[in-house]
Amino acid sequence: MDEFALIRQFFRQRAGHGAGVVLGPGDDGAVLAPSPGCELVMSIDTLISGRHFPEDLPAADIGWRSLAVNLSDLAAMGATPRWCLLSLSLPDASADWLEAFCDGFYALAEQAGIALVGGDTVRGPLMITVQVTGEVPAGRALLRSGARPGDRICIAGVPGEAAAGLAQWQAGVRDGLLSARFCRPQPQLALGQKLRGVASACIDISDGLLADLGHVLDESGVGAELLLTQLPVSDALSGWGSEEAVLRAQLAGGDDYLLLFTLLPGFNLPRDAVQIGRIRSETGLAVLGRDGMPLTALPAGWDHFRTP
Ligand SMILES: Nc1ncnc2c1ncn2[C@@H]1O[C@H](COP(=O)(O)OP(=O)(O)OP(=O)(O)O)[C@@H](O)[C@H]1O
Ligand SMILES: Cc1ncc(C[n+]2csc(CCOP(=O)(O)O)c2C)c(N)n1
Ligand SMILES: [Mg+2]
Repeated sequence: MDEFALIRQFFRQRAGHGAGVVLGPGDDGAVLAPSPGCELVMSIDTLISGRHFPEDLPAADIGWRSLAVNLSDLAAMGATPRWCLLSLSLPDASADWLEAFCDGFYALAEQAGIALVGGDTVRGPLMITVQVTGEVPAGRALLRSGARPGDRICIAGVPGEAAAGLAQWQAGVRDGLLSARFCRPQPQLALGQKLRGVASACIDISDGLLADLGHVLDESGVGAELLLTQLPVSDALSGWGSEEAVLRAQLAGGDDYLLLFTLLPGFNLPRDAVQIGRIRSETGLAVLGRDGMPLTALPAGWDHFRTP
């Protein structure tokens, strides 16, 4: 299949429809009509085979994941997904691989109501970049910088399950809840939109709970106290590894794509959310163990350029 047949078959016929799409794939650029009274939220993420997902991950999961991690950034901003661009670097033009990739990608795109409006396709090592655009009512985006002393720190979901799922995958266990958490992250879009005007700050967990909470604290100029006893855990996660491995996955595993947010005073916790700590004015992050004493060594999150 040549480059233009590939684009026609997989990306022109199936893409491009949706609200505000004046012109989709096929020209030098897409033409889009933003909704009146809204601001645009844009984000981009690259996924590299072997670095962001195992080389033997099925193409349908790669398609889902590439969009999911991007939608999660829109969720963290409280945005409604609208349009996306897809840049694909492929080692070869396998119709079977592309069919499966598109199944995963378009399944989530339909679920989230986002239209693919353009992209780029080149030959090279397997690498996928997705750029997403969403909308928020003007001035209502959720930021990392709004956390204030006394705010409750909350999460809805079990951090660590995705990292445990990846470890299981790499050990050859490829079914079950943990593996699904890694292969098919569910961006918390509805929660993000519900948090507008309710959360003082929000971020999605990609690098690890502590690392991403650290970004909120830095941007807000505050500190925090986390209570280990309040951290959500599931039977699947606690049955997966030693207590130490589970704790490391919960605090620093990454790949969770769960929203971590701080609640404004006076608001109830959203359904399914739990409080795991509190913002304080004293800078730094204290993680209190079962005995109420701060842990002395905290695991670091994902860093592409950390030197060992
Ligand atoms: N090359 C770059 N040029 C401009 N801005 C960048 C660049 N790389 C990162 N940034 C910005 O730095 C901030 C943090 O980027 P990062 O990729 O760590 O995002 P994240 O949401 O924390 O994590 P994830 O990529 O997993 O979603 C974002 O606002 C991003 O737009
Ligand atoms: C094969 C494989 N090995 C390790 C990991 C873990 N990992 C890679 S990048 C990243 C942070 C988010 O990426 P970014 O900051 O680029 O958005 C994490 C937690 C993985 N997902 N797949
Ligand atoms: Mg993010």
